Amino acid sequence: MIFETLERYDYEQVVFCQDKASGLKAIIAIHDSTLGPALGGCRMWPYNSEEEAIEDALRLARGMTYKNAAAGLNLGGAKTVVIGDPKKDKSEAMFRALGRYIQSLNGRYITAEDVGTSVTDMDTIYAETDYVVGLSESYGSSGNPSPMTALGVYRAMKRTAKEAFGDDSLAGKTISVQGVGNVSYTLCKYLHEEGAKLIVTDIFQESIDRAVNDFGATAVKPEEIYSVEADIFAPCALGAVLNDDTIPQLKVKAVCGSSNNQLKDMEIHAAMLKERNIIYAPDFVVNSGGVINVADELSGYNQDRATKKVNEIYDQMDKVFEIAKRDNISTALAAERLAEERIDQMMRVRSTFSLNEHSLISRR
Ligand SMILES: NC(=O)C1=CN([C@@H]2O[C@H](COP(=O)(O)OP(=O)(O)OC[C@H]3O[C@@H](n4cnc5c(N)ncnc54)[C@H](O)[C@@H]3O)[C@@H](O)[C@H]2O)C=CC1
Ligand SMILES: O=C(O)CCC(=O)C(=O)O
Repeated sequence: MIFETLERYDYEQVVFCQDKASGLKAIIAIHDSTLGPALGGCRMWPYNSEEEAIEDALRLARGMTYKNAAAGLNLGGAKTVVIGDPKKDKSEAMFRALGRYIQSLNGRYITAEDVGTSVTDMDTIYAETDYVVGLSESYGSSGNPSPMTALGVYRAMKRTAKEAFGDDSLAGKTISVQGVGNVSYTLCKYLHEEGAKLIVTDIFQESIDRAVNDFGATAVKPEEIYSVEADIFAPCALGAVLNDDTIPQLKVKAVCGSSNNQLKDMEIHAAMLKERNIIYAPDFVVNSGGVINVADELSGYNQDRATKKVNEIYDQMDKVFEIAKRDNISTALAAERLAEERIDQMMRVRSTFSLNEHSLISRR
């Protein structure tokens, strides 16, 4: 069964890593390395079954191919999942063992943090491999990616506002924000500074209170966020929040937020939004600031250069809207097409023989 899936979606390699001493059980899925070494975070999660873990690794790895390609990075797509509870199963030995497996791939895969892992875990992995980014700032690295992800979401939102309202100013606009966590607290700060009005929700009262106190936000209950009247809805908490139940409730002109996999079913729910004339800013373009930032470490991290690239998410959004109009398709499909067209073009460029492949990893 597994080869059937790998063939259907064109996966290159799946590595199962097992280390009895440390309890490591991990899957590294490399989807596509046409553009360069495959980069994607390492997720740790208490999966209910091995099948669920494999499925998640494959789905997330493919998503990284699209995210990295659409972001203009010379990187392929991959992801690692570690089976276990990040609150109680982590150990130095486990991440060192994983680091050795990553090193054995000799640069085909570069890891980074993701849900359930931290900058500290990346530092531990670094003891065994060069192929890890998102280390502590003390290593001259980029540290926590969330502020850059927030900047990217803000830039994408401005471009989305231009599409929806003819002007990219967010001053006076009302933005409804689902989840006030690492990414969206900084996003709310940018929006507040520009003069936007905020309606927020979270499952933790302290997070809501912080946004109310710091940005004068209006708070609503979690289930109310879909039906509030606003200009733009920013999902910044969970996946699959754009679905049969929520889309009919929306009273907004556009959706633009940081969450991964916002559309429950990519084609069906992108089409539903289009039908309702709600502009959807594709999640993997919008939230690529984090990966753009960590990937910059591969050239020796430079914050100004990384910030410039994250600001360019505005221009990547330009291309998405252009392709959507050119091909009369949803913006979600247009973002995939943007990624596919770039991979295709680079494949042609690389058909020319070159004796010494330029190395992407120059920092060490
Ligand atoms: N941190 C990063 O650099 C990146 C994050 N993302 C995605 O952006 C989203 C947010 O990420 P972070 O801010 O890092 O996570 P976070 O965990 O710091 O923030 C999420 C917030 O959503 C709240 N929340 C959870 N369930 C909720 C619900 N049902 N209703 C309302 N609020 C709820 C949580 O209490 C939390 O405050 C995630 O989907 C993540 O995968 C994507 C790319 C990069
Ligand atoms: O942002 C990171 O730290 C890693 C990139 C990644 O895995 C993602 O964007 O989902």
